[in-house]
Amino acid sequence: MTPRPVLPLVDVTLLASDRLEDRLAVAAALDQACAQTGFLYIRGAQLDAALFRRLLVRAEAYFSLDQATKMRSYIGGSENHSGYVPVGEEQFGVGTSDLKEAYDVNFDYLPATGRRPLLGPNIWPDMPGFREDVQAYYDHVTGIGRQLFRGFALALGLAENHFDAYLQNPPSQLRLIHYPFDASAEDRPGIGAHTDYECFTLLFATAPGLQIVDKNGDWVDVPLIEDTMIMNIGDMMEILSNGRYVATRHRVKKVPEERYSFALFHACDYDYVVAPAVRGEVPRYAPLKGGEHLFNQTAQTFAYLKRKVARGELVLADAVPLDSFGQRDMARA
Ligand SMILES: O=C(O)CCC(=O)C(=O)O
Ligand SMILES: [Fe+2]
Repeated sequence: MTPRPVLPLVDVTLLASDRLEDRLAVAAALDQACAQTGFLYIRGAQLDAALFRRLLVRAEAYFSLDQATKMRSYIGGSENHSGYVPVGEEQFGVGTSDLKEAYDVNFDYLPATGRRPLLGPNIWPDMPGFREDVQAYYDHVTGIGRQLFRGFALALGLAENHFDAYLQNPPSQLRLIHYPFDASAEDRPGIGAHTDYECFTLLFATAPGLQIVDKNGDWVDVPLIEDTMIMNIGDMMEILSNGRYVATRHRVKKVPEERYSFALFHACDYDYVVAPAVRGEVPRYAPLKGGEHLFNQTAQTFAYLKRKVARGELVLADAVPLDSFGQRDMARA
């Protein structure tokens, strides 16, 4: 029997070490794993399991509300693309919508100046405790993200603080996703095949279901490992690394049991221009404006934004097709 493909596992505890050589060792492990698969598990003393548990309780309570109540926080009514995403709102591919609902939380940007399409105040449901626990999780995981950005800087041969200046108000998004189980539902994907748009994603899920495309173009299951998060490379890190790390295509099929997943997509500041950062290499990617890329790709998959584009209320600048990154000639499903 062929052994099940297992993704690399990197312990990131020592990213918080005072000793540079410890941090360099984690960076080297991160580099190897990202160059190899673009998908890996991370574990570390930084991960606070209590925050995961609290988030799950809040998500379960929220998604069990009736539809009309959930729709009071509809994402289409927000200023910064935050709020409730009903089943069918998001579509990857023509004519297919995902069998999932979500609550999207963005960077909660309150100042009146400096707003951008994804940078503004969050909307929150009227549910005591939800905002506090979700924000605590967001702060916790974006904090781990900051350490990882430093790890990536070392891995790419840059100054360790290279990304710090571009992480002032990044529109990093946390998605609470609920995949309902419905045995009688048609066999449609929980989430269609895609790459993530940002630098990297940290994901925590309650059940298996995630699949990735391997180097041969085959879909393989990503099993869950206790006390780890799943991490993957997104479009922007593919560019930054000049293709050394590739944004791996992934999907969730129709789920065999109810499933929750929490994905935190780590971006740099909206106006940060993402370009290959590795010194001494000929750039293989054109630069793009990070926030604009994020918004453009979002506007190609969310129904409320597609309607705005169709009505001419929204004009996208320099949008690239959704499948511009990741393995180019592999199976699409
Ligand atoms: O639910 C999952 O495991 C994956 C979610 C995902 O890929 C996404 O939200 O981009
Ligand atoms: Fe994804």
